[in-house]
Amino acid sequence: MPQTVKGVVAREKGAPVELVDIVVPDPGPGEAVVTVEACGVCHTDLHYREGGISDDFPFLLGHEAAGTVEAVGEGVTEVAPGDFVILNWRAVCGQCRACAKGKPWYCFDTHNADQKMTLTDGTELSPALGIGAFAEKTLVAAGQCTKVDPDAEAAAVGLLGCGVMAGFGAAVNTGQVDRGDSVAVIGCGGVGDAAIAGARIAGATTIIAVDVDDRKLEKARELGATHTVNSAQDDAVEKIRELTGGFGADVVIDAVGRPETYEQAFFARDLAGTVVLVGVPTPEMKVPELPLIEVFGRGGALKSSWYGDCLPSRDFPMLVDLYRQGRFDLDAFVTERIGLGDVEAAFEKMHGGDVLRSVVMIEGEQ
Ligand SMILES: NC(=O)c1ccc[n+]([C@@H]2O[C@H](COP(=O)([O-])OP(=O)(O)OC[C@H]3O[C@@H](n4cnc5c(N)ncnc54)[C@H](O)[C@@H]3O)[C@@H](O)[C@H]2O)c1
Ligand SMILES: [Zn+2]
Ligand SMILES: [Zn+2]
Repeated sequence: MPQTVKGVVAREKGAPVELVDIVVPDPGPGEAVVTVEACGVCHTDLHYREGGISDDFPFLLGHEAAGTVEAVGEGVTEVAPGDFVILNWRAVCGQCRACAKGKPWYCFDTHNADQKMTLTDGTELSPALGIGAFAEKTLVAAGQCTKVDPDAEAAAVGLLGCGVMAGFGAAVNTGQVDRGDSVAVIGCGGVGDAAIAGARIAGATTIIAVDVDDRKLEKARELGATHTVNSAQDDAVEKIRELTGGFGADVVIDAVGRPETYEQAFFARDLAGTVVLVGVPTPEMKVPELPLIEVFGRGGALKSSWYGDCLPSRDFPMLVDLYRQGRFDLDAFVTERIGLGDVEAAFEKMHGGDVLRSVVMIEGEQ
């Protein structure tokens, strides 16, 4: 029987989100219905509501979530009812050119649930990033669920489903930060701070946090930054060079995604160093005019990182273990716990830089 539950919907571009009744179908073949326990509020949800990602309104928002599998459809082997899971953006196919090359995070044939969740009048909903978890229950492809330790705190580990994984993976998977490396991270929001934590866990000894907001720099220290630079006051490139013996950092991560931060990252890296772009630029932004001789002369690598080059089945349980062992302070990312009715207020706080993450705790009649 399809179930009617509460969900947070963006009906039209720029309009405040609404908490409404939505209809969640029974899981079909390859699908799972998940009872959501916690879901972080990410910048991308705000992008959706502003029409910056697609025009497929109405959207069911929310995509950094953990919960319990309630029911699975025919042929599902990945998870079973009762499993505690973290949701990821897309199930990979395992067969395409990228999957065959051992890089499934670039899979060409990812999928989400085939059936649609709807409003009570039958209007189909577009779930944010294929998830839609600001809701008491959601329908996903079973391959989007990764089973993890059920004792882990849902509010914290749900964050692994997007921003924290993206930042951690940008440092560890894409940037390949190594023991003794120097690392600079430009932009210390949820993504940048996770990159800082990743760099620390990978053994970097100099970790420079760069931001324009002192509150963010303070928080970055808690997560492992050894030095901070306020780039509204000081020249970030000069400071990073100064702090790395005049050379620049082995790995520089741009977690803002603007031409000026990319340029800083480019010039702040050491010879043979790596630049990782993880902040998402807008379509009209251009690469700054970087002298080609510098690209050649500095060697190294200019990379971008999508979802932290993660493989959820490998990375989510590993990160939950690090969290449970007290080696990765995921709780530090949770600024506040809120209800399903508070998402709009959380967007405002995010905009003002007041929170790292607000996390919606879902209590419904479960
Ligand atoms: N690549 C991916 O897979 C992926 C996944 C999730 C998010 N993202 C992107 O990562 C970026 C960061 O996301 P977030 O959730 O951490 O955002 P956020 O808003 O929480 O943090 C951004 C931080 O950058 C700082 N900042 C802004 N302009 C700056 C500048 N010129 N120089 C230095 N610091 C500056 C802000 O003060 C803030 O602390 C966004 O572009 C987001 O879309 C990418
Ligand atoms: Zn594939
Ligand atoms: Zn996100």
